[in-house]
Amino acid sequence: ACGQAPAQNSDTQASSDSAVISESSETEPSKTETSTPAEGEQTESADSKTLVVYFSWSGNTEEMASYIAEQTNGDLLEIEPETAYPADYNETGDIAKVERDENARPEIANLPSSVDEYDTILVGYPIWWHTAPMIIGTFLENYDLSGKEVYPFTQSASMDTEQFNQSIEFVREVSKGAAVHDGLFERPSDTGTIDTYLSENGLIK
Ligand SMILES: Cc1cc2nc3c(=O)[nH]c(=O)nc-3n(C[C@H](O)[C@H](O)[C@H](O)COP(=O)(O)O)c2cc1C
Repeated sequence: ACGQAPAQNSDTQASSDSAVISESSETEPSKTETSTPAEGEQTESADSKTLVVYFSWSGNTEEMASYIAEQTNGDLLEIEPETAYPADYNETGDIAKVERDENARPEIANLPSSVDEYDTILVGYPIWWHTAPMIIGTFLENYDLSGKEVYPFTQSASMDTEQFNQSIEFVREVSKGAAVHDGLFERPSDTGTIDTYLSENGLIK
């Protein structure tokens, strides 16, 4: 049952009124840091590796992802769209709305050939049009995620819980075989809550 545009469609959002981009930085060419695992140690089950993969248009999810990657000692990967979204908010809004309505899967420029080495995947995104950006579907659907633990994290302008829940449903639909855990919905600056979430889920290294 690969979805449909989300059931609840109050399309009054983004482009015009609300949906304020919170203050933070412009998208800067992002650092895709990769932490190097300690050499030697790669006994099959011993080291469970963590991937922190995210998409961010205006930098808020990026801030959260960087923090989470530090705390979890995870490898950090930014999803880069094949076709970059415009710098203009309304233009991006229009494109994103069509993508959501069509349940599109926008192409990714830097899709890893495999995520086999990771047991745990934290996936971060902003809420776009009441759900996750469709490019998150492109990433997650590209792999067989059997046996993997997926932890979504997100934030938005409104911090509306229904939109968050809808995004989690989307992540569940596109994560084939994975256990998708309850996600984290928090502002990037609230590191206390982020820490609590990570430690409650045994993700802090
Ligand atoms: C295309 C687009 C659609 C958005 N739709 C929503 C929305 O439905 N609900 C909401 O609360 N915020 C919405 N926002 C605001 C973003 O969720 C918010 O600015 C978020 O902090 C952006 O994260 P980022 O900096 O990682 O891109 C939207 C923003 C954009 C660009």
